[in-house]
Amino acid sequence: MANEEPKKIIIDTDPGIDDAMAIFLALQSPEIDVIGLTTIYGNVYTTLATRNALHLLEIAGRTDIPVAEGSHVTITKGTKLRIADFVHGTDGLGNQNFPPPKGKPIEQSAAAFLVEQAKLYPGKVTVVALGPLTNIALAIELDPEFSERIGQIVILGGAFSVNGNVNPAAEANIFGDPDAADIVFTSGADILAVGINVTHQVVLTDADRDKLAQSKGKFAQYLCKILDVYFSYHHDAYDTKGVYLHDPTALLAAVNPSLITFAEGIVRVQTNGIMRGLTIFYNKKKRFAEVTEWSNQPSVKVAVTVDAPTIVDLAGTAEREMSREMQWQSCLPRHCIDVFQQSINLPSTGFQAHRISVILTPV
Ligand SMILES: O=c1[nH]cnc2c1ncn2[C@@H]1O[C@H](CO)[C@@H](O)[C@H]1O
Repeated sequence: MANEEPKKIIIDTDPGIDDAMAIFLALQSPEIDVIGLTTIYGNVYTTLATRNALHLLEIAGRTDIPVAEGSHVTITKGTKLRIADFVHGTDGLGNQNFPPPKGKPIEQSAAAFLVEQAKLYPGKVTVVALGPLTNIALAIELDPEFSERIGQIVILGGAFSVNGNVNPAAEANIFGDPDAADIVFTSGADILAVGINVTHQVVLTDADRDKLAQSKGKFAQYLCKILDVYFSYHHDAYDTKGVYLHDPTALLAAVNPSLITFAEGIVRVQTNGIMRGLTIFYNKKKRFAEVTEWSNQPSVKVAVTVDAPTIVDLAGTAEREMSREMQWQSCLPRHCIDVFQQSINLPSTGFQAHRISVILTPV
C-alpha cells in the first residue's frame, strides 16, 4: 500500500465528536489525501457543522483543505430537522465553546463541490458520508453522471437487521433524510454502507480513554476534552462501558476495506410512517414471483463484520501519536473471516470472535 497514490477523500460531515475523531484520523493517515470537507446537519445544524469543520482543520494545521457548506434542509426541503445535540453537546464538540475559526467556507455548495471533484478525478474520489445523505443526493440530482464518476461512497448509516439508535427502526443518519438515503442507495454508485450493526461492535472503552488521556499528543489532548459529553451520553443510553466509534469505523473501512467483511445486495429505505428511516437489505437469495420495490435496482455493499480491536487500536494510535504511520499490515484479510462460523480464533491479530457479528449477518 505504501507505494500507492494516496486515496482522494472528501468527508461529508456534521461535526460531531466522533466526526472530529474521524477527521483527525484521516488527516493523520498517509494513505489518504483529504481533498475537502463538505458539511451537513445532523449532530448540529449545518451552519455550526461548517464552523466546526473549519475549526477542526485549524486545530490540525490543515487550513489548506477547502470546506464547502452543504444543505440546510432535507432533499424534500424539510426544515424540521432532528439535531443530536444531546449526544455531542450544543456546540457539537463537547460543550467546549471553542473560539470561532478564522477561515471561511468556499463559495461553492457542497453538492457543486462534490460534482466538480468527481469530474476532475473520475473514478478516483471516495466520499465518506458521516451524516444524513442530502448533499450526496443533491450531487446525484445535479449531475446524472455523478454516480458513475465518483469512485466510492462509504456511508456511515443504516441499521441492518438490528434496532436503530433513534428508535427501534431507524439509525440517525438515515432517519435524518430517508428520501435522500433512498436516492443514494439506488443510484448505481459504488456504495459501501457501514451501519450500526457493525459500528456498535467498535467500542472505545473507559480504559482506552484513560490511555488517550495520558498521551501528550495534540489530538489526544484535544479529544479527551471533547469526549466527556460523548461518554456521559453512552453511559446513560447504553449498558456498554465505552463509546461507539461510528465515524472512525466508516473512515477506516474506506481506507482499508480488509478491516470489514461485507455482503452485496439491494437496499431500500422506508421514507414515511412509523418505520421512517428503516433500511431493508435484499440479499437476492430468493427470486420473488412479483415485481418488488427491490427489483432491478443496483446492488450495494453492506458491512457485516468488523475487526473491532484493530480499529480501536488504529484510532487510538493515530490520535495519540501525531506522526506515527498507521499499521495496516495488522489488518485482517477479508477471506479469513467466516461469518457463519460461531467461534473464530485468529491469534495473530488477537481477533475475538465474540466481537464480530454472527447473528446479524444479512448474508
Ligand atoms: O443516539 C443517537 N442519536 C442520534 N445520533 C446519534 C446517536 N448516537 C450516535 N449518533 C450519531 O449518529 C451517527 C450514528 O448513528 C454518528 O455519527 C453519531 O455521532
